[in-house]
Amino acid sequence: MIYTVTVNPSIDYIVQLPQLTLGAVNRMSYDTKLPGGKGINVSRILNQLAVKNAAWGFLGGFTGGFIQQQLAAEQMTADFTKIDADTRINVKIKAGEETEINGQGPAISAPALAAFKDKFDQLQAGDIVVMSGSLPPTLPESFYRDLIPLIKAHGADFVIDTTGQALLDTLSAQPLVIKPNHHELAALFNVELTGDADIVKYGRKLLDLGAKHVLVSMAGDGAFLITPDQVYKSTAPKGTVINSVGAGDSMIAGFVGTFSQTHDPLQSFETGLACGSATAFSEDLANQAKIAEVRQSIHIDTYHN
Ligand SMILES: Nc1ncnc2c1ncn2[C@@H]1O[C@H](COP(=O)(O)OP(=O)(O)O)[C@@H](O)[C@H]1O
Ligand SMILES: O=P(O)(O)OC[C@H]1O[C@](O)(COP(=O)(O)O)[C@@H](O)[C@@H]1O
Repeated sequence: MIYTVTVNPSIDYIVQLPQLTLGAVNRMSYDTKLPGGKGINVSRILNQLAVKNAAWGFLGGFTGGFIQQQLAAEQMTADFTKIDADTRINVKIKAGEETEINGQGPAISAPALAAFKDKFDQLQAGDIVVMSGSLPPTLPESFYRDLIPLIKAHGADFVIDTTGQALLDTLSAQPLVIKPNHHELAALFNVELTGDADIVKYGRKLLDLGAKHVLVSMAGDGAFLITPDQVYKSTAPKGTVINSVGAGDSMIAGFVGTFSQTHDPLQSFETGLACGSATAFSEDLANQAKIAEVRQSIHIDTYHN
């Protein structure tokens, strides 16, 4: 069973306008509201792949109610801990370029936190817990790291999708996979990445620090999969990009979903690539049909250096 953890979910409010003029009244040409937050996105894609999963985290207020309804409409298994404050709204502006304005997130009370942590008692050996996204301001930076013993105590694995020191702090506990994008990889080591050889060099450093598999995503330029035995590279298939919000989460979902069934990193990479690009080519996250269509044009090479 896969559990996703979204401690800071969001309504993603996607707005489109021909151009954005700061300091003026702008009129939207299109807008839509989607349930968001990285773990929720992972769960929604796992559902499309028919991989059994449950979504955990915190939801509150009218915004939390909206997300709950949307997930129920998709027949998702969700077991969120209720909080008093409103779940945040993240604004995604599409005006030629994509601009994102993400909220900080609501306060999490001590009783809500305790109720959330109790859920980890039900984990079993072989389960995978995917912890993704930013932390709301009342949670400590060590929050994810502190959950790891609760996961390991049951013989379960974990995947982490966060950035900076919070990510580095979890590596010695051997996450099943991590997926920095190339900008995040550069920031982790405070370097500039000047080509494929650099990406592979710093990706391998993350393996040395403990990650079992490292995906480095590069948006429209594709991705690397770095394992102790092999390095693979894929360019992204061509298509019309409609909304790339959630492409990274989709890639993680594809990788973890297939890995949980096959333990085969290469097949898992292929599904991850298909899910990531299929989402970029969709208005909302990708559906099963789009993922299957995009999978036909995925091509993976072994990388040698
Ligand atoms: N413009 C795009 N065209 C095709 N595929 C894309 C595009 N953007 C993202 N993808 C796919 O989704 C993956 C994850 O996207 P990326 O933007 O790198 O992640 P993140 O959202 O975490 O920064 C990419 O590695 C690629 O396979
Ligand atoms: O928790 P954070 O870092 O603010 O990110 C939340 C945002 O990330 C998303 O999950 C999308 O993430 P990706 O584009 O990286 O896949 C949105 O749904 C959400 O608004």
